[in-house]
Amino acid sequence: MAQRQRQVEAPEGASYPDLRWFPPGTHITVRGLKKAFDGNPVYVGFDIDLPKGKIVSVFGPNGCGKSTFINMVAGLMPIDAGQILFEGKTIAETRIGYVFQNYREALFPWLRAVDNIHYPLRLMGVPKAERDRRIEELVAGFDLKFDLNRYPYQMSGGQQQTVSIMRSLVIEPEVLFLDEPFSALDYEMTLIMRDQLQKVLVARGVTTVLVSHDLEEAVYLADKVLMLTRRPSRIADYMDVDLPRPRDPSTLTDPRFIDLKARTLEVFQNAVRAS
Ligand SMILES: Nc1ncnc2c1ncn2[C@@H]1O[C@H](COP(=O)(O)OP(=O)(O)OP(=O)(O)O)[C@@H](O)[C@H]1O
Repeated sequence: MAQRQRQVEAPEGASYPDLRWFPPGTHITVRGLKKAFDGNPVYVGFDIDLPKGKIVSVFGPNGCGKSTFINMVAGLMPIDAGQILFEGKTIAETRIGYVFQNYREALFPWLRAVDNIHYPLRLMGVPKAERDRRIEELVAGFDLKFDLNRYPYQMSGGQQQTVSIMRSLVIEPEVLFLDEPFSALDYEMTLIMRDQLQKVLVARGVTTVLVSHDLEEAVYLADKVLMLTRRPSRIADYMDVDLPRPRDPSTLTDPRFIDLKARTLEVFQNAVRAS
């Protein structure tokens, strides 16, 4: 059943907005978010709760502000007004990972894949034995069919993006942001990567915010799909995807999946027409 964002009520005695209190099961609380570029508003007081340990896909018309949204939540872009907290903590107190769309520029070309993955742990001062343990664990979670001793230029796009994802996960992020991570890959590779990503994220229970241009992908991966309107962006719908996991290629022909996709498409078309 499609579920609209509910109004959050602060407990008795709490001043609103009091984001030190957050609804049970919520990880990220966004209140009164405002952002404009050169006087053109993208967000004009946006509120949303993102659930803990779940995957939320962000979907909407071109230029509606999907990347702006995750960049602001990830702390990569300043906000004009509002508040974003992670179980009451600030972004600075939260361990996050970010996977960029453009994998070609994301990895250090002079480092082998394995050293790219070691890199953030080195920065954090994690001892070598612990770094090796974490990478081993990560490798076990991914079904790797390539050698991590290669340099990025020796790897396919899908392999490079897998390494980027591994590098973002090796720090054991509380929240992972992905901005159209598969859009530069061919369809076959996208299908493989989706399943890899789903497997690892579900096993690790990482709160994930994923921007996708692809409706099928948005629904396939998500526990919830956040549908945005045209600018200034509002919530067109915030839909639960209650399909069992793990999802696999047979999910794509499951009538419930097809129905959810159709409903999402309808919301999208209404959002586009309404503006
Ligand atoms: N740094 C910036 N300076 C000026 N305008 C910007 C900037 N970043 C984004 N915008 C504008 O804000 C709007 C939202 O951009 P954003 O990239 O967040 O949208 P999107 O939904 O991710 O787009 P797309 O579907 O094309 O990926 C667009 O009109 C864009 O041109």
